[in-house]
Amino acid sequence: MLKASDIQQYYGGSHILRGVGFEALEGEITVVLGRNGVGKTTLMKSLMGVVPIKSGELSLDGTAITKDTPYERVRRGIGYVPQGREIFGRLTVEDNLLMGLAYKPAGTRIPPQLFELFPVLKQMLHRRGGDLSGGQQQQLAIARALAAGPRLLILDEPTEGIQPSIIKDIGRVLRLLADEGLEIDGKRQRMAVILVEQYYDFAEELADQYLVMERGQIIARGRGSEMQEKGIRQLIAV
Ligand SMILES: Nc1ncnc2c1ncn2[C@@H]1O[C@H](COP(=O)(O)OP(=O)(O)OP(=O)(O)O)[C@@H](O)[C@H]1O
Repeated sequence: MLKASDIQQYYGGSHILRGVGFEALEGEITVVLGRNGVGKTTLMKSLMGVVPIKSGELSLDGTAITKDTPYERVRRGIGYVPQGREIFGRLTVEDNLLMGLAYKPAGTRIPPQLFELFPVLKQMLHRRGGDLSGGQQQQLAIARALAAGPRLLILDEPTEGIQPSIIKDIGRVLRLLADEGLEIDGKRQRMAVILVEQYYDFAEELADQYLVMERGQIIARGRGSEMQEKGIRQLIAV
């Protein structure tokens, strides 16, 4: 699905990503772990094109997207849930969701399954985004990214500051998206999910594949089922 090869990224003179390469597959959750400041968010912004990469290659289903703008990447089927959610606090829940459909033809409907996955959004449809709790806002940010029916969903620390019951709900939704996909106009396609996560237990539970970053590089990788025996919890412990 998404392939990144030898990604190099700088902020001014600081070399932030140093030759990052990996592949995220359809039907799988790829978890990106690492301590604060190792470059996880920068990598996600680079995948989205929010910060253009200095060198390296990115492709989606074999098509190069390295030079695409963020908008073009969304059109190609990448959904992005940024760190800190970034919902529109003064817009209603419904308008936030419609923002996720901005590039679709006028009249495109919000996929009804989103309200099954996140029932609270239906109850709060006409409330302002800013009136929602942090956990509800996170669900809104995920639903907004899903509204256009992406094939790849990127989430940057969705559990940050969220209560445990909502974390569980989000975990269930991510598993379902990878295993079955979201139904849009009667069709489904399993998704690739890339999840940046500091909450180790949540990461281990969901990971099909894991990547551990340190100082802008991937220093460990493997199958999610092997995280325990490989001592990944200890590797990322502060
Ligand atoms: N806009 C920026 N300009 C300059 N340096 C930056 C910028 N954003 C991040 N950095 C630096 O780049 C490095 C990587 O930051 P990044 O946010 O990607 O790490 P992270 O692993 O996502 O950390 P966290 O878990 O705290 O979000 C850090 O040293 C950070 O201080």
